[in-house]
Amino acid sequence: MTETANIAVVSFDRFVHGNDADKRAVARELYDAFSTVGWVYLKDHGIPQERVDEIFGLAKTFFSLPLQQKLTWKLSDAEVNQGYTADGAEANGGVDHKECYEHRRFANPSCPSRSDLAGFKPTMDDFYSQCLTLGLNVLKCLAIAMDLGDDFFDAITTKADPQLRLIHYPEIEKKVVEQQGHARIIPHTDFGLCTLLFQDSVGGLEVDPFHTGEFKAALPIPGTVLINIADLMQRLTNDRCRSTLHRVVSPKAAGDVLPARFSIPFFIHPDPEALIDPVVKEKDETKKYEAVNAGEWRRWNTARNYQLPEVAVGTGITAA
Ligand SMILES: O=C(O)CCC(=O)C(=O)O
Ligand SMILES: [Fe+2]
Repeated sequence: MTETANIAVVSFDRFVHGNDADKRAVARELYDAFSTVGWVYLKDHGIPQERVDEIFGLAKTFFSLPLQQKLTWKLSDAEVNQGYTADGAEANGGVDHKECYEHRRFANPSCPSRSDLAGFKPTMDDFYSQCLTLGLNVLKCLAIAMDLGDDFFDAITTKADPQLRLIHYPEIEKKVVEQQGHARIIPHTDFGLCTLLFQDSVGGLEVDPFHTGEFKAALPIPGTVLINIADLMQRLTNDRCRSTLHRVVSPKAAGDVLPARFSIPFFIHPDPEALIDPVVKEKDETKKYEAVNAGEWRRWNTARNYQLPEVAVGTGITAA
């Protein structure tokens, strides 16, 4: 039996409704989690469960459309990074068994129209803004906890265009997903600032906080959203906050077939022109990373994940 990861459950209520001291206390709890395991379960986060359930329902409806129709919304440009990705098309050193749809803030050229799927776009847009508000508040917590000035992240997120992703891991035989090099999603770190992650009740998400190969289960906890630090935040905080490996594998359930699983990550990225330069706070502290341009970083990592042509061009950035 896979051990359960030691991830704190933090209530966000005191941040949203509390006074300055309450806000500081929540910020501290988040920082403690982000600087150790790199993950936290947030409850009382302000996005109603009915809304989250509605988005899971929408994902189910979208992915049950015929493949040929879903391919009319195919994601094909790393710069736009929006639309549908079929099972097997996103891989980075292994084989994932999943299909995805990405939704963005400003432009969604590859999105089902009202006649394709009534209510899809407005509901996704609305959920997107709720996730953005929550995500920016989480960034504010980090700014507070690290004494960067409460508005530190505001300056680099004025045009932030995160990626709201719907993921469907189809029902699959365990022996397929348990082959060497295969997973529902292979071990990786996320590459933006941080990620909000809603998961259904199926399970299978595992994290490896110390990159020792000892993956531990991040079990679904109803009513919470998981938040994890991603590579750009690790760079920006000069390794104070930790971007940790995670994957989705077979949950230890009985039977030969894994049930379908759905999850909804929201990947937060800074403005494309932002320069992400490590913050040093101690007298003799040295920067562990070179400054990188956030837009180039995102394009390069996206192209690499999808093996799109942009990767051939390269940017000189090496992966964290
Ligand atoms: O499905 C999950 O629980 C994790 C998804 C994930 O890690 C990702 O899309 O980067
Ligand atoms: Fe991830």
